[in-house]
Amino acid sequence: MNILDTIIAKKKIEVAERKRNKSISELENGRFFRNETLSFKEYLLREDKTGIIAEYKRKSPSKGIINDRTSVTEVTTAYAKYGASAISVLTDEEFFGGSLNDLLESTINEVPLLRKDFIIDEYQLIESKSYGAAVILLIAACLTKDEVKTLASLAKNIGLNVLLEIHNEQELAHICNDVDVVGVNNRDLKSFTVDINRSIELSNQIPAGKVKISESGIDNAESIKLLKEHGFNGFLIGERFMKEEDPGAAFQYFAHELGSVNKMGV
Ligand SMILES: O=P(O)(O)OC[C@@H](O)[C@@H](O)c1c[nH]c2ccccc12
Repeated sequence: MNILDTIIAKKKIEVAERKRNKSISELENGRFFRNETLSFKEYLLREDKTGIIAEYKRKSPSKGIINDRTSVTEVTTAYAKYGASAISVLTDEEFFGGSLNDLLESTINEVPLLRKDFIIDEYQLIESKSYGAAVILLIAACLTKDEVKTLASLAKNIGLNVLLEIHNEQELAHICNDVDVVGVNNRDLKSFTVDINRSIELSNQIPAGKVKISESGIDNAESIKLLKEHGFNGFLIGERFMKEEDPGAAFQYFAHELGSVNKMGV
């Protein structure tokens, strides 16, 4: 069993337990369930933002503990303040040290919130909306084409934006109408190898009309410049900021550097 199989096996048990603890109607009465959602696409394309989807991630199966000493509110507030186009919050507890409470605490920010988890069940969509997410992630590597279609359609019905993550050519077939944004994960979730060229290789094969983002292993402004040249509008970055003592300050510095690199190109 690879790590992705292990996570999914565990997730099935977790979702069954959550269903027992909180009913769908309780979730539908949640604070954010009927709120209007910010448009992920629109925020990614905004000129006054950096294009960065800044991630709050305490630990991961590939890196172990990255940073478990920060406040989610402080870090995400700095991300939003210094130009993040969106904020990604890991909510998986066991493997990434996150929680739905982290998502709730991030809702003070006026940017789309991505609930980063392993979604396998409709229940998790309702939960995401109820806890303030604007965007949910569907990972092609752990869902069939039909599952992506069904989950994406249900997500859109309750006003969520859909990000579909792919990693290879075969997974391009999972892209469907209800997917708003396609993300290429540069990290292989089964082996943990990271290669930014993954994004570049797949970029032309993603249907026109879908906003493209590149995910994982991005740690410098030059890579972002290169990815932009290949048509990417968003850049999902976690570890580069979280590994620093003050991830918010690291983001601020990075955004500043990105501004200089962009100007040099003109
Ligand atoms: O920390 P990095 O290398 O900058 O990567 C961030 C993000 O792309 C990564 O956390 C991620 C991408 N897809 C995922 C799916 C599940 C969990 C985590 C992820």
